[in-house]
Amino acid sequence: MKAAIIGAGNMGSAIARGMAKGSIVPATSITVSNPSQGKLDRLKAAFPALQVTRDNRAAAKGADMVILAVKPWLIEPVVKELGIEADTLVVSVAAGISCGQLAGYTGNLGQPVFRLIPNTAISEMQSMTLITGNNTTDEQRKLMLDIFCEMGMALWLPEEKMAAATAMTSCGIAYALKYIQAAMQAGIELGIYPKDGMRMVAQSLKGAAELILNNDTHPSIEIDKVCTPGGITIKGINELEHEGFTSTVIKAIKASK
Ligand SMILES: NC(=O)C1=CN([C@@H]2O[C@H](COP(=O)(O)OP(=O)(O)OC[C@H]3O[C@@H](n4cnc5c(N)ncnc54)[C@H](OP(=O)(O)O)[C@@H]3O)[C@@H](O)[C@H]2O)C=CC1
Ligand SMILES: O=C(O)[C@@H]1CCC=N1
Repeated sequence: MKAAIIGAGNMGSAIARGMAKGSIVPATSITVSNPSQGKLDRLKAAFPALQVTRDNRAAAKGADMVILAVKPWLIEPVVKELGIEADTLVVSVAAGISCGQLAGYTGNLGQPVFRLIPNTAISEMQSMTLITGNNTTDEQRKLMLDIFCEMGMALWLPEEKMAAATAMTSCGIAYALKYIQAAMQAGIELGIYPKDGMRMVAQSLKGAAELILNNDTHPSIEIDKVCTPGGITIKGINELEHEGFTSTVIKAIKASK
């Protein structure tokens, strides 16, 4: 299995690093292409077995799988430039580009295409990756899930659910970070040094996620366990509700869809 990754930005380089660490595609079989050399040099320094080039066509030549990690408006010209073969798996991480559009850009509506949405925690092998596709076989779908399960959690979704799920996961990681930033600001006012506060809040968020992921539970049950009647947590929870926290999160996710 040979893979080409076109674009070595946030997503492309994180996927390259994750795949190189993984067990399914050997690093020597991955070629990464990017216009500016600096990002390629950094990748090569971290993973010397990766192949790098500034020539997209050279990267894609002979690849079984081409992963497109450029901005959405560059997907069409980049795909057209590549001259992709009919049996190559075309994988796009571009938000908002449909499987139909992707196949259309290759000039072959029967092209096997995957549309994939990771989040930035893919660099830590902790992504929530959403996957959908068209014209793909069971074997190809399993391959894609196996590759991305090594970089966190991966879930197959019907295409019509992709936009909503993207808002919750890929945009959602930024909302979670926004909470960390806000809590740090409160901590600073209360005399906690920013770096200490950042670790405290990040670990608390990680703990909340572990509680949910490792147990058959629900946020309401876990919140109940924290809120002592007449205690201090419920005062903060009620303040969040008075200020419209739940409503604001709902609006934010709907705005990002
Ligand atoms: N950031 C995120 O959290 C997520 C992003 N996505 C999707 O991932 C895609 C990439 O986003 P992101 O990684 O954040 O963006 P970046 O800007 O970080 O990366 C894009 C990369 O593409 C390179 N590039 C530009 N033109 C070309 C070209 N013609 N051929 C090859 N490479 C090219 C850029 O090169 P250089 O700048 O070096 O010249 C850059 O390294 C987008 O489509 C986005 O929707 C999906 C999920 C999450
Ligand atoms: O903001 C964006 O458009 C990209 C896609 C999902 C996350 N970041």
